[in-house]
Amino acid sequence: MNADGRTRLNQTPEWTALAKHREELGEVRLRELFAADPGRGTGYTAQVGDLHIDYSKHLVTDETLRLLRELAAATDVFGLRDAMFRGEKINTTENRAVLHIALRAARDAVVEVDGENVVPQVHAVLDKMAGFADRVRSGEWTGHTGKRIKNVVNIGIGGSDLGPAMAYEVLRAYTDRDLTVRFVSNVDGADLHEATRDLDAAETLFVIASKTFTTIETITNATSAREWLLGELKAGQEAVAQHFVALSTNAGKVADFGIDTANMFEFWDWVGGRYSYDSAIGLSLMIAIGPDRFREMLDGFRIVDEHFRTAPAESNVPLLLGLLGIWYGNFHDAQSHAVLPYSHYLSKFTAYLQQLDMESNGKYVGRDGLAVDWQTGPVVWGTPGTNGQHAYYQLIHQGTKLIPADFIGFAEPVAELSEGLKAQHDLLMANFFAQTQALAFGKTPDEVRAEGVPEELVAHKTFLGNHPTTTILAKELTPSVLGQLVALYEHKVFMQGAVWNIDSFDQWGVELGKVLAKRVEPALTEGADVPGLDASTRALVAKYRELRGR
Ligand SMILES: O=P(O)(O)OC[C@H]1O[C@H](O)[C@H](O)[C@@H](O)[C@@H]1O
Repeated sequence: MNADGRTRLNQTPEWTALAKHREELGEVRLRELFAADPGRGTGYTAQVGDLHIDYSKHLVTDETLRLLRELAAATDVFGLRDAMFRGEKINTTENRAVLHIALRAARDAVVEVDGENVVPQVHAVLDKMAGFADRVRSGEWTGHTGKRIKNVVNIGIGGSDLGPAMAYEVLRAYTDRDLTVRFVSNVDGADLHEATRDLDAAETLFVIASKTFTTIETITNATSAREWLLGELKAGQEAVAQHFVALSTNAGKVADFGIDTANMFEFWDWVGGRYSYDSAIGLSLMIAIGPDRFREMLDGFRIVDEHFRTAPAESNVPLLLGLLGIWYGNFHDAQSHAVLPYSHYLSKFTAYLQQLDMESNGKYVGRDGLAVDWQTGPVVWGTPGTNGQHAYYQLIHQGTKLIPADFIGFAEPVAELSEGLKAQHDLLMANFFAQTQALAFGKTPDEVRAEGVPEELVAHKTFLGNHPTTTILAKELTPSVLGQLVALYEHKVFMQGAVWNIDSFDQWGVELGKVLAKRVEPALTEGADVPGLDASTRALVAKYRELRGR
């Protein structure tokens, strides 16, 4: 029994039925599933917004999907979803509502927290961001010396970096190419150094992004950026206002730093860091792509929000993708999940999803405070697929691990490519389709022999296949499609956390390292005797000091 009185997840009849079904299916072969059902290639598909989803290459039958949906019903996934949309405080360990869906709500929508409609605040900030972005883009907003802003440097980390940095890459073809936009996150001084070394400070705007405005990496980099700027401009504190803006929930800390709170763009404690790039945290992105494109992106998010909120279980795509992950993680012992985009512009997409998924669902304690007895979130990994093919796909094809993967691709290359480069798109996508085919169906020993391969190499050249993949295909990579993709994964992560009975919206696991770093620092700088250092760390600190000649 859970502490909240519910039956333990892995003792529910729905879980037991799935475990039994898994046993009965045994080593079900995709070749057999396709042979038995000629309609599978078109039948096991779904559509949400512009996203065509093919889940035919999964180790599932209609019965598997039915049983998985029963698990979702038994764990009341839709009940928790509705509580989220109603603004209830479902982030129980922090006693907060979870309302990233309000960030993209229509202007006339009503989403209440503690009886107050938050949508007008959301749109007030969006309008303020749009006004500011337009002034920077038009050259009306100038630096301290009167020069036009040509460079935007976003300083933030985690959710205050990964989202806007990812989306900037994704939407590069929609950006103002006369602006240089960079993202600094690492407290390694090399990051800020490389981002600023060729910039004219007089033309540079720093966007300091931090929900709490206490994150040590961000505040350290922001302080160094301020020193650099004032040094370069040979100016005093009065130069800060034209070159620094803040994105935060913490007005007090922003003012303490010396940024005019008139130049602060606000968001709220009901927005989690990893769910925040469609809030004020997206300001650098908005400056790069313009307010209209940013709003198109929000429209895309909203399409999938509405789908998740209203579609029945049978056709609810985030629910389906989440259930497939549960099928492999909990009933096939898969440890990881690969996300493999066939788009250069999505090069940072998987890194973004790592925080979204792993910081949300990397938990072993349930919402009821008890340790779970079942696997929770997977290791999420991957890079653009074409490059991966020449690196780690060997292990996916012929290794000993089951790695379910999402393949994301687009029918059209981006419009601004030359005709010659556009012609390469079919080759890119031929790889995309070929890989999921090879992963699913492999190559039998007889097929290998038929190619005249010598007997001693037949085993080596045999592909067992049966590697499950989801294909996500859209016409083109637009701001709206990006919003749709991100919302799809947000809600997938949500539904999995709901089934596993964990709080997907806190992140206590990152705290210990932060506290220890603060304690260790004086040992490095001053050789202070830090009590409680273990023998290994103490010896490493001594070695570090020796290497630094201290
Ligand atoms: O935006 P900030 O308050 O600076 O937080 C930045 C990041 O740091 C924290 O350590 C959390 O793990 C992340 O969830 C968060 O996105």
